[in-house]
Amino acid sequence: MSKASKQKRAKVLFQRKQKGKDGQQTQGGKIHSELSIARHPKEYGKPEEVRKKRLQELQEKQRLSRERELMKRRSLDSFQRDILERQREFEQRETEMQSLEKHVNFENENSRKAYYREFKKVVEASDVILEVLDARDPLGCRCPQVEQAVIQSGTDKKIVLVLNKIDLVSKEIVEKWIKYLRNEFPTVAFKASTQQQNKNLKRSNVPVTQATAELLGSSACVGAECLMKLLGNYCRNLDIKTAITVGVVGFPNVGKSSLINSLKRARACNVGATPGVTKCLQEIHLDKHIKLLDCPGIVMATSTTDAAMILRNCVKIEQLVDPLPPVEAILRRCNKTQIMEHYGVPDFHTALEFLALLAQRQGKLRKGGVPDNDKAAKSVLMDWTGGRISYFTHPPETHTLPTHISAEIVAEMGKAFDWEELEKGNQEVLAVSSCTDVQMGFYMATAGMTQGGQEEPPCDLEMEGALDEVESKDETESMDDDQDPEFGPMTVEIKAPRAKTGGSVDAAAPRTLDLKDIWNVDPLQQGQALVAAGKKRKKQQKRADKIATKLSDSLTTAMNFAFSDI
Ligand SMILES: Nc1nc2c(ncn2[C@@H]2O[C@H](COP(=O)(O)OP(=O)(O)OP(=O)(O)O)[C@@H](O)[C@H]2O)c(=O)[nH]1
Repeated sequence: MSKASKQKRAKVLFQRKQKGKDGQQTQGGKIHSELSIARHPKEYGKPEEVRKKRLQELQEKQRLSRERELMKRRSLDSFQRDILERQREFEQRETEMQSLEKHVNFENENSRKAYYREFKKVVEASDVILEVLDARDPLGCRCPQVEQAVIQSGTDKKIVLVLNKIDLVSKEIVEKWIKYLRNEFPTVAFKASTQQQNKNLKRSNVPVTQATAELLGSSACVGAECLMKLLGNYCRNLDIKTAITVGVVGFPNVGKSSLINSLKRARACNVGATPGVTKCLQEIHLDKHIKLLDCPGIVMATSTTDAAMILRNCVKIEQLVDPLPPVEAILRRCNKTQIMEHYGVPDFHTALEFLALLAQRQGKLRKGGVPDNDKAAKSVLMDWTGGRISYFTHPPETHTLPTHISAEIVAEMGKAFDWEELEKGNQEVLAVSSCTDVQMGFYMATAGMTQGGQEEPPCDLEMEGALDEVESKDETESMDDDQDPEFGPMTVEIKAPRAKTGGSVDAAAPRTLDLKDIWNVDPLQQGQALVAAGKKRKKQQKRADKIATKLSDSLTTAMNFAFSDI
């Protein structure tokens, strides 16, 4: 080996040695540093944070540059792809919504079955069944299946029809309906209390002949005396010593719970303007002789059209999939001029056109300013179910017994009741309801006269439907009257706007008198009126005080501000 190569080899060996030392040092250093990290994490936390931050910055930069690149490459094609993507997303959401609606229907079906089970329990447990009917459409909310179930369970059980909400129709119509319905079962005219408080619900004890219009148009219950007498007579006639059970059944929202509360004079059951408030059987002890059973509203009429069911307030408006058909049904029955005036819309030819105009007027618009017809339709339906569009049906001219009732059953059912007393009671109640109508002045068109005495054309279904003109003008757009044939002749009126009731939407709230008007009130009612007027004055005073405080506060702030500027 030459000297040069020896030197070279020694150099390489030396370098290797050095490297090995370095490696050991590094290794040792690493171990040491890892240990240090484990021992003092805070000491080494900072550089990690810096690294993390840098990494984030880098990622952000990359994202931005990617986006920039994408924007550069963006063309018509990508736009189109974008649109298609969004459309696909929209369709997916639509199908999800549809399945949700199906789910809602399924739930409805389930709750309907559950309600039916509750109803069966009520029928089994009751001696007397009060079938509550809405006076505006008694046949529409009558349930033959209910009556059949009661009849089949033995003639020991009696049915009494309660014509509730008589304050919402004229005396003549109530009279006609009572005359019609008593051919089948004893019928009681009733107006449930619509007060909101929990206790001391008003029940008019003042003889009807002495009651003022203010009292009669109030939220107090009328007809409870007559109903109580009827039940009392039933106990007496059958010589019942123990308590009787009275089941209260009927369509949703006809006022079953309100009736029970009125009899109990307390808010024993929940009441609401939407269907399905009562969900299960509820027992209320009226006194030691009478036990009442509240039952969820039952709808068994599967043959009725959706529109008819919606207009009878059996379906929750918020859950409606297609609110157009019931609105068409309303428009067919309404006076077009009244509708135009009430909603402040110009002339229209179809229900869709009306809804588009209404949506525009109410500012119910979708993206791009497209009128939201669905929302507008639902607002009209809320007016209907909330009683702002009032309606009533007319009883058939002649009476024929329904197939499920025979003359023997009618005779048997009526035996236990005192018909004369019932007749007298109904007459008293009707005297009240006639005054209510005069005070409300709503059914001018039915009577054919305005309040001012001017002749007005009758507002009947066949004569003045808002869409009648449409039908004659445009056959393709015409709406078939047979769509909801279950509604008999019906009169529809738009109510004049009035002060908020604060209670039920249906209720006719009395105007609170001013203190100076107390002298004009019947002496019997002066005490009550005085209390109400006092309350009203206090409220006004409070409001005035509030406004004054607000004004002085804002003035002080303004002045402070002005002075600080000087
Ligand atoms: N104007 C008026 N409104 C009434 C009368 N009776 C009940 N109402 C109103 O009608 C609506 C429904 O009353 P509810 O007592 O909840 O009816 P329901 O039959 O128990 O309803 P469900 O629990 O859904 O079956 C409420 O807004 C009541 O204030 C009445 O005689 N006149």
